[in-house]
Amino acid sequence: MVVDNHKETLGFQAEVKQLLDLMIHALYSNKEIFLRELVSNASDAADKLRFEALSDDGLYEGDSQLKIWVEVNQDARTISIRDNGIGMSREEVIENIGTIAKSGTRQFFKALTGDQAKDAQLIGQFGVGFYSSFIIADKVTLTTRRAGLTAEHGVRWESAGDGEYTIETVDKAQRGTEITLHLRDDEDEFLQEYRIKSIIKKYSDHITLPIIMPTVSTDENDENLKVIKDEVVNSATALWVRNKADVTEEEYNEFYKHVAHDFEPPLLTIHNKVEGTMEYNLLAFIPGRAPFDLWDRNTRRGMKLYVRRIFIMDDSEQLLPPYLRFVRGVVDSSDLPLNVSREILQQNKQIESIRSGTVKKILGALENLANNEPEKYATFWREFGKVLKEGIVDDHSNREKVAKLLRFSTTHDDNNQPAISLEQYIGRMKEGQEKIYYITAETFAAAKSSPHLEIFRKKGIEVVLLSEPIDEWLVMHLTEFEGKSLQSITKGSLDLGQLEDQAEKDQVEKANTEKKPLLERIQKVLVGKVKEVRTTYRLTNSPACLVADEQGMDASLERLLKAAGQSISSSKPIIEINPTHPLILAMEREQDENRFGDWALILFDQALLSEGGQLEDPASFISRLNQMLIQLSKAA
Ligand SMILES: Nc1ncnc2c1ncn2[C@@H]1O[C@H](COP(=O)(O)OP(=O)(O)OP(=O)(O)O)[C@@H](O)[C@H]1O
Repeated sequence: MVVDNHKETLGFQAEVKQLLDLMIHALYSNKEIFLRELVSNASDAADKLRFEALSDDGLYEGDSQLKIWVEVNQDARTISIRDNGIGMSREEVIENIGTIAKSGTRQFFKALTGDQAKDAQLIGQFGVGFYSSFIIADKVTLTTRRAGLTAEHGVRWESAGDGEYTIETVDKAQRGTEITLHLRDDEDEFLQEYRIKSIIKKYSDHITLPIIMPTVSTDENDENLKVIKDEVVNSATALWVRNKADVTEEEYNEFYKHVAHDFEPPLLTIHNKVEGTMEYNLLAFIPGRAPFDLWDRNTRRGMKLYVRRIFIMDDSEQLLPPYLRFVRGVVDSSDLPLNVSREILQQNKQIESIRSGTVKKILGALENLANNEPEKYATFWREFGKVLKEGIVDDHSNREKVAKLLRFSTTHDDNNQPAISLEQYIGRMKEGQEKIYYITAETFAAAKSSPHLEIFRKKGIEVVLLSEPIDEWLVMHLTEFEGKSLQSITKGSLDLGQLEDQAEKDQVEKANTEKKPLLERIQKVLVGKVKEVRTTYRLTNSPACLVADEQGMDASLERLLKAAGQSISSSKPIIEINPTHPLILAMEREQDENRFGDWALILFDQALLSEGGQLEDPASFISRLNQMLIQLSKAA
């Protein structure tokens, strides 16, 4: 008997209240999903119990037949969803039901627009879970007991969804959770058993536990006698072991929504039965949208691991590398032992082979998608492209495969939406072109307008425009593709290989000799700022640009590392000048060395600005420039 039931009234976390209000309105047109959400939670609770029971059999309390029961009570106008899964302790109820402890909560609330249709989609993506009960219920009672605790440690939680809830300790003989929804006045449709059954069939048929509803029928011998029989409403077979041809798209979609906690159907479904040295079933999905916490490498919810249809664990890190963390689904192995633990998995040869097979299947499926459904692939790339790029850095053995999947912006169409593959780039290479040229910058605009591109544009040579932070790492690891090396156009002297025009080259040689005095004058002013001053033919419109030396680091990488707090010694750039530019010609004529000094400093600062760099002393740059403008206007 419970002596002190310790009943208390607590307030919802502010976000919960806000989410509840929004959800009830936004999801009203799709209210039947409450059942899917509650059944899904019950199934997860059973999975959790199975996992914990692997190391502590006693948690089953002699009852390892895990089930879900759904009951309708016409008189009381309630629906109850009951499971004999893991249950919750008092602390867990407070933590899980009264608060939102999800990563991405802040971004979610920021993303809300007030537009009902748009917000409904966002709410769905964020996950409504348990709270969806309040769409149709004006009071919800949750009674639960955690497996392993004694009967007097049951907990009853109750709320009208109005900002507060009560919680008290009660006796509960059966472990697990029961949720009772007290229906709102106009929700009688959910008191019809056939309606509830059809909702379960529609959304939860794939749940591997039996979902049971007590059904009233007449006794075979006495037609006046009513008997209540338990009926299993769902097919309760594991979808992933079924034959591909027998599974409908709706079934896949509903299963996906369950494993991924998503509202929208997946972008791509990958279903394979792998036979050979290792036997396993793989059912993987690529979501249609990036989750809010995609960037958080720690909150992964990727693949579930099953062994012979028994759930073993969630977020199995060993099954997928981090760069595929957006993939959701199930791997069911026939060979792993049932008592496999996270520790065992860490150095298990079999799991390594499953992992490499799974990665290959996913990359292969993405390649097919890219070839056969480019529009869908564009959506994939928009949502997950940045994460996939990590694969170039992380996954040496699949680098070539991942490289094929990359999409870039290039000077071919100057489009900010990356859509060009390296294969396409190579297919368009100019005769005699040996390298894949690229430029990295902090923003797309800076990359697109860089003076370094001038000669390439003039000659019609395509250049890949890279402007995401990960790109700096990408090009460090992806040094070649299909035998063509990748070459930064902001590093070293311009080397166009066979595309070079000998006459142009000779001109530069000549200019370097002819302009020697000018170069020396500039060098004198810029001493300490640049490593070298030389002429170039890579510029057509700009007077000067900065380049890193051959062994040096691209300026944009240097800035990125500094921003990340790394202490790296700055390498001095080389300034290259365009000997035919009117500004350079005017400088050459300048007799006043002070004024010449100002010209040279402005030239340097301009070149730095045009590649997205920051001036050390912007005020001096402006004052020099203004000085110059005043003189020019006086002269005019
Ligand atoms: N039947 C249940 N048995 C045990 N724990 C449960 C049950 N239902 C909910 N919970 C706990 O409450 C938490 C919150 O549930 P809720 O449905 O709000 O979100 P979720 O399932 O974590 O995610 P989502 O919102 O994406 O469905 C769950 O993570 C789980 O820990």
